[in-house]
Amino acid sequence: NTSEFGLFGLGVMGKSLCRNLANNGFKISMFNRHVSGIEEDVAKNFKAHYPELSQAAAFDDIASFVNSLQQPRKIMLMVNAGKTIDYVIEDLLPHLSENDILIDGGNSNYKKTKERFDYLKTKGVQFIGTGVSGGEEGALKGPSIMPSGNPDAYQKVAPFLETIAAKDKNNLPCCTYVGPEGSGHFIKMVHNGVEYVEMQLLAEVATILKALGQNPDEISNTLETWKDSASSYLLEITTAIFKKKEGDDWLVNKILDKAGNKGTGNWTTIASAELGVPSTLIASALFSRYTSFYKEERLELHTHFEKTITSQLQISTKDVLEAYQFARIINHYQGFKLIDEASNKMEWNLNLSEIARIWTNGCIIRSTLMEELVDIFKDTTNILTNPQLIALVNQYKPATKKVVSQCVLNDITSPALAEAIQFFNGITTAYASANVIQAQRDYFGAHTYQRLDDTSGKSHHTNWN
Ligand SMILES: O=C(O)[C@H](O)[C@@H](O)[C@H](O)[C@H](O)COP(=O)(O)O
Repeated sequence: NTSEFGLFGLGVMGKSLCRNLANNGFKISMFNRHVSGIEEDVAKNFKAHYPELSQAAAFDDIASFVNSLQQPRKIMLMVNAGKTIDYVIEDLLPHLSENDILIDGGNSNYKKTKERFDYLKTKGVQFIGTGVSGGEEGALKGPSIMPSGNPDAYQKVAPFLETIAAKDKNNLPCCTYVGPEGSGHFIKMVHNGVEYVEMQLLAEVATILKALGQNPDEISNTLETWKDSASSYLLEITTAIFKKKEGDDWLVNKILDKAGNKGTGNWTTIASAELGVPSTLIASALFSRYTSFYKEERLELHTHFEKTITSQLQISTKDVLEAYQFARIINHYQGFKLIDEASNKMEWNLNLSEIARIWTNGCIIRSTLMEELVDIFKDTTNILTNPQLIALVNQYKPATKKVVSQCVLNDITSPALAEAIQFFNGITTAYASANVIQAQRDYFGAHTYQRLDDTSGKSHHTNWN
């Protein structure tokens, strides 16, 4: 047993992580199940395909895979989230020893991670649930890694995870011990929620630029000019996407407008509702994907309800940039608010600045805004109290209102941009309309209300009839 680290599951991410580990000089063992006619000799063929894997050991038998590892064994599971993890854990358990460490690097639900952590503890096995972000390329060249669980167990796997992780601007690993239980998977889930919104905002921006008469090349050129003030990985790939041609036509024009999802945006919205946190942009982005799925119904309803022919949108591309920037700040405000609230409610004591730091490189939502948030979170947990961002939000707000109202007037769908200004108006309103809700609840259900002129906080009830 000479291997230092084991990688279980050679899908897209698993393969990239193996090559990354090997490129960093680690002696690894790789395992992929054997399914006749479907998955045969996957590990062996993969090993043969890449020179950097010449020292790696390849297995499709669990016992020999486990026995090839130095103890305490460190095994990273890169299999589909869900029941598969539990089956794999049950397959591995008979071969594991006290203090061996299993790392779940998939997009698992944070509640399940806590259950597995507690279950494996009864078996003397350490469980680390970790978010891994960056896709196929990120996993190969350096992902952002978000591990949680037992801090001592983390110390044993840190040399591997921190070495293969992306590096921030100070050359520190974009990998840190996030906190207890499923906190690593929780922040990865929220990362994906923020990702959904960033993607939705860019899709809405492209729709507006199209309504301004720009073809995909011109949209790409416009986005290209934004990289100085709004640089991000998603802006970069969207700029490239609008350039991509297939024959004379642009590929993006050939893609069916039905957005898929694998569940993390859904979980983030559920967690927000459960924790009482208004992640309205994440919910909006998720529901925009769901709405897109009603393609047939949209085609039919489109025939019943004509759209206003966009004549002259009274906005400039600079207005669109400012509205995009405004909404991005609100998106990050909501994402980190959810993490902060979860940390308080579940006593995880999460470090928002450190989380922003490991998201400055390797992950899908890496951006210059994220780099600024690293310092901003050193002083506050609420980015809308930061003078620099307050100034930017006030600067961008007029253009945002103009863009959103012009979209409404011209029947251009921009739910995330609209939700950004609606939420902002709500969270910055000192005296909101919720007093009416309280009166209605007390009227029909005697649910009581508190009074502005009674600072005791006592509940009051009125016989409204
Ligand atoms: O951080 C990442 O590397 C990505 O977020 C990754 O986790 C995956 O691509 C998403 O899960 C896609 O999510 P949807 O399929 O829900 O869009």
